[in-house]
Amino acid sequence: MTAALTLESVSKRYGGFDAVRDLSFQVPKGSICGFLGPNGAGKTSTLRMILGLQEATAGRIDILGAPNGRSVRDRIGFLPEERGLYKKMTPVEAIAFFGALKGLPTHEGKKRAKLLLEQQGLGAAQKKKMKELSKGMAQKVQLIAAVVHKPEFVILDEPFSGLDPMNQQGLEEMIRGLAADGATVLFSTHVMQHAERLCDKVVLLARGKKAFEGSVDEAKATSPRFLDLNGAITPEAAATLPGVAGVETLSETDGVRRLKIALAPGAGGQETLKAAFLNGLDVRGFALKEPTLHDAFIGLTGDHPDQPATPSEASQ
Ligand SMILES: Nc1ncnc2c1ncn2[C@@H]1O[C@H](COP(=O)(O)OP(=O)(O)OP(=O)(O)O)[C@@H](O)[C@H]1O
Repeated sequence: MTAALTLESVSKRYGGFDAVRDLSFQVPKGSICGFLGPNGAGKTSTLRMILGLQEATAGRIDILGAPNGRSVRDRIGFLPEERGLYKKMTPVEAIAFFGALKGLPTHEGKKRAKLLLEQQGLGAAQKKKMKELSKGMAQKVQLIAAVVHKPEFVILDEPFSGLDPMNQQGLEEMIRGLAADGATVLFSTHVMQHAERLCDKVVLLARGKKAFEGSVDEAKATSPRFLDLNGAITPEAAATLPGVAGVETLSETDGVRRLKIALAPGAGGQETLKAAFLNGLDVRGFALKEPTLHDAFIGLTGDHPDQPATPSEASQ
């Protein structure tokens, strides 16, 4: 594996507050890597250190062979969390302007902008001003502006935030397209579903510390499978079955319960079900559920990805 990005024991301290602590991970060349964590976990701080927009307090970074993104800025595309393109420009002008900042001749920038806008279904928006575009359209234009110079490495900070499901899907396709063209993509998000669909690799961050690095499947494998069981069964009876790690009652009506049964690591659920039937338990329905990346995140970090950690918790 050739790494396009390596972090070794990187930390960021703001005054007395440790926002990023001893963080190490690698992003393989040509992969799509998700950098996941709730708001306040330290994602933006890390991305800004990688880009060279702020200094690391400690540690080593290697991006495309450089100690930060500054000296290789023309080979990197960046979509910041705070967005906004010049409101009076047309999308073509805005995209070409950003391309020119990365060394792309303006006439070539405009040519590529028109092509990319057409490809993204924004052909009709070409003549409008940026301020006249919907948020979803403007965000797509901003992503195009970040990649018009065909960067080798693309860094996107919360690219899905504020987009409706339709535009989120379009953005996922754009990200897949960038990787298919050979770029390495690192994007931050607190929404696990995007990462689950897109990523070759994920890095989970909680309160400034890495909680996991690996593939989506490897992350999910750290979490138990669930058995969704329906019937006139008490949680106590369910807890005595083999392979059961925990039981939660989801609902109860007239003694008929829906139980969420967490299986022990390595348990497949078949043993549990077999024993339930052999013991004569009143099973009326069941479903085996694989853990999601969201389940894995909670299991690995104790944090909820949709809820920000408070700074006091984060500094512990
Ligand atoms: N310049 C700064 N000075 C002091 N504290 C900061 C500064 N920048 C960030 N922080 C704090 O560092 C922590 C991590 O922030 P960061 O923005 O890196 O997290 P994040 O995971 O990107 O979250 P978000 O998506 O909300 O930006 C937060 O508690 C934040 O308040």
